[in-house]
Parts: sequence; C-alpha cells; structure tokens
Amino acid sequence: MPHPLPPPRHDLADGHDFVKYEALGNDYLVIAPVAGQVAPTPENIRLICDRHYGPGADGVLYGPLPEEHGFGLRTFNSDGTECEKSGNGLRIFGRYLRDHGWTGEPEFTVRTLAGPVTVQLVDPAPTPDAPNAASPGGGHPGDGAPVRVSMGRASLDSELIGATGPRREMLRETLPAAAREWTATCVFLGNPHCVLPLDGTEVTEELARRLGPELAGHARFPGRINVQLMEVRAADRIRIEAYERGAGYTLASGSSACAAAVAAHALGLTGPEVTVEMPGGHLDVGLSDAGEVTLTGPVRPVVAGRWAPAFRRRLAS
Ligand SMILES: N[C@@H](CCC[C@H](N)C(=O)O)C(=O)O
Repeated sequence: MPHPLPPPRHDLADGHDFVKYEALGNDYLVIAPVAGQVAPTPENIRLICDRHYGPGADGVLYGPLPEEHGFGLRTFNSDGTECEKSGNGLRIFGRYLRDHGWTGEPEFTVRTLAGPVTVQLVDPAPTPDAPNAASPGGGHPGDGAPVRVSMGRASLDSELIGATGPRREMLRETLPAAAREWTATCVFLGNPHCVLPLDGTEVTEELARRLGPELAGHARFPGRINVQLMEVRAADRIRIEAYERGAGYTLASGSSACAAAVAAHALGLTGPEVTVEMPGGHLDVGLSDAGEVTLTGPVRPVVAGRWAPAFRRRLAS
C-alpha cells in the first residue's frame, strides 16, 4: 500500500518551492509534492520551464512521491508532456534526495513510469584538497560528484519503441526525412530513441535542430521519439547531438547517450564501455552481458527558490 503524501517538511524542502540542478547543461527543476505545492499540469509545467517567463528548464522532476520501497518520480518535458523516464533527470533526482535529506543511503530505488531503477551516488576520487572524498558519503553533495543510474535493459523491439509496421528489430531502419533517406537504429530504454550513425561532419547542432523535429514527429513513431545524430570516434568513444521529444535541442541527454551506446554496440562499432561526448560534456555508459545499461556522470545544483506570489497565482494548485 502506498504511503500518504509526505507532510510539508520544511527541513526537507528547505523552505524552497523548487530546486534547480543541471547535468551537463541538461537542466531540471525538482518540485517536491508537499502540501500546498503547485500541481504538475501541462500548463504549469510549460510556464515553469519557460526560459523567459518562468525559472526555465528542460523539464520538471515531480517527486518524491510515496512508494512502499524507494521514491516515486514523475518526469515532465518542457512542453508539458509526461515521459517515462530521463537518465539525467534520475541522476539529478538522486542527488536532490541526498542533498535535501530525504535519504542518507548511497543507493536507492526510484520508481518511474517505466518501472523501478537503481540510483547510486558514487563517491569522487580523493584529491589533495579533499583527501577523504572517497570515504562513504565523503563527496560534498554539491560538488558535481558522479551519480550513476541503472537504466534497465535496452531493446530494439519495434513494439516497445512504438513504431508502426510489422514487429521487427529496428536495426538499420530506413527513414525518409528532409528529402533524403536516413539509416537509423532505434532503441527502447523505457523511453524511445532513434539513433542515426553519421559522418562526423554531419553531427552538428544545426542538423539536429533541422532534422530533429521532423524525425521526432515522424509518422513511423506515433508516440514521438527522441533523436540522436551519432559519430563513432573509437571503439570506446562516440559523440552525439540530441533532439529530445518534448524538450527540443538539449546540451546533453542521459537516455540519449545510453541509446546511442546501445545502437553503436548493436551495429558492431563499439565495445560495451563507451564515453559519450555531447556539447555539455561527457557521460560514461556501460552495457552488461545481460543487456543492462548503466549511466554515470556529474550533477550540479544551480539554485533553489520560492515562487514569487504573483507567479504563484498564475500556477494552478
Ligand atoms: N533529458 C533526458 C530525456 C528526457 C525524456 C525525453 N525527452 C522523452 O520524452 O523521452 C535524459 O537525460 O534522458
């Protein structure tokens, strides 16, 4: 049986209405659903994520929601749509839970729309300035120390990806868009992804912004899809530009990084451990023999705030 909503614990919410974090420039606002908090309606999410009229973010993490084991989380894109999960969002949420006292554990379960995942706060390697950083819990919460998430098992199954047509493995799928045919490998990781291996000269922000909207809303994917342009640089290194369903062009995307690593490996281009470069920085992705995908990288707090009374009045409760 789920527990009732947590009471308004100002020692946990720290008197803040929201906390903003970024993971390689992929930014999320964490909103704890304590009593009196605003409701995560599509209109509220769009206004909150607006970079001119609101605090601005690529998305909203609404949690922790009551769960018998671990913490519940709802994830929203900046256009107000709810998505199954976000790799960077989960890493940010893990850091938030620890920073704000919801847990003291270094590893815990977060339940998403796509099922439970494990989040692990990885202690940073010791440095001369912080010789004890590797001791349990030794990393300063706000220092960008790595957070790892086990993203679950990846699949290329067209039914899970939500593609039209007969059931198939979506390896080297031909997709017409922008007056040309592209070869894509599509991956399901709880959320759907469409990876285009390309020559490095084509992996640009310009092409991601131009092609992304057309592929994200392609008739082959009625539920829409996240898009990645991918350059394979070495057996353990790839580079991507991502255009996210519901958020558009982003400086980094965790599930996109995982999907690209899975696609490159399925195509025989890379090994099971890869570093994924993105404009905002790099993430490490590991694939186990059983197909489990792990994602590791830094997370940093940005700002904690309260809704201005006039802004609060515009947000429905
Ligand atoms: N930034 C995210 C991906 C967010 C979800 C995506 N836009 C979707 O709709 O599936 C990440 O880091 O994974």
